[in-house]
Amino acid sequence: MVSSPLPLCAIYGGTFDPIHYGHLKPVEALAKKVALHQITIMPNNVPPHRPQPEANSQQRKAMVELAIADNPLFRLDTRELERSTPSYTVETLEQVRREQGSQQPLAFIIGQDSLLSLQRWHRWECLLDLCHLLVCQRPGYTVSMDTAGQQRWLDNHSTTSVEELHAAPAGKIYLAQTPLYDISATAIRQRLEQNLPCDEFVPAPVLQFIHRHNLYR
Ligand SMILES: Nc1ncnc2c1ncn2[C@@H]1O[C@H](COP(=O)(O)OP(=O)(O)OP(=O)(O)O)[C@@H](O)[C@H]1O
Ligand SMILES: O=C(O)c1ccc[n+]([C@@H]2O[C@H](COP(=O)([O-])O)[C@@H](O)[C@H]2O)c1
Repeated sequence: MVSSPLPLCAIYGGTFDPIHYGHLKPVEALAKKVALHQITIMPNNVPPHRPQPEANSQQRKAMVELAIADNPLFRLDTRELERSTPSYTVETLEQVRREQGSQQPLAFIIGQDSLLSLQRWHRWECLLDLCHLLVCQRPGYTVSMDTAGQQRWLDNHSTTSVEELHAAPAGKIYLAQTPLYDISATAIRQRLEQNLPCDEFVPAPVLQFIHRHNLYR
């Protein structure tokens, strides 16, 4: 049992075009593993390193709301959707820190694919001053970094201790053993375009929304 005066909360950023079980299931397992108090899902508006999403921001927000409606572990934060500038994570975390103060233990959740490209993020060196990184496994992505320098950075900041995540406000990287879901939003969009079923990949209310709004056709 982990007890700390301030609970460990996490932000889960993404494009969520659309949100799927590959987003939800691994982080539910992660929350149990590291005793997360709450996960804040934060859809971006202008993803920094990829084309604009197909669904607009209101539609992606609505799909997240439907996906998390029955699960109090999750809440939605729309601050990035309300910004028209690129959704740089470091700027979002700086804003959150201004609100929450410097002592609140705070984590940002990413998949393994995002960890591998993290050193191309805007002001990536500042991220661990602001948060811990919790990394979920993702099929097809290795757990080793591309270069020796990147691997050193990862090794220097890695922890396997849940207590350390709760004891410090930021600064650690935790590679979590989470269940593997071989799902991507890209594959789901392609399946929908081809009229293939997606029931096993997307929560039913989200799928109903997609069909009702004729998305990804
Ligand atoms: N199947 C999955 N397993 C683990 N992590 C995932 C999975 N799908 C997405 N993620 C993580 O969720 C976050 C948001 O991802 P994103 O919204 O871009 O989904 P995606 O399925 O990768 O989308 P796309 O196929 O459009 O690139 C990222 O950190 C990503 O690594
Ligand atoms: O800050 C950056 O430069 C940056 C670059 C790439 C991705 N991100 C964030 O990482 C999260 C996952 O991104 P994506 O593209 O996989 O949906 C999402 O919150 C993005 O805004 C952030």
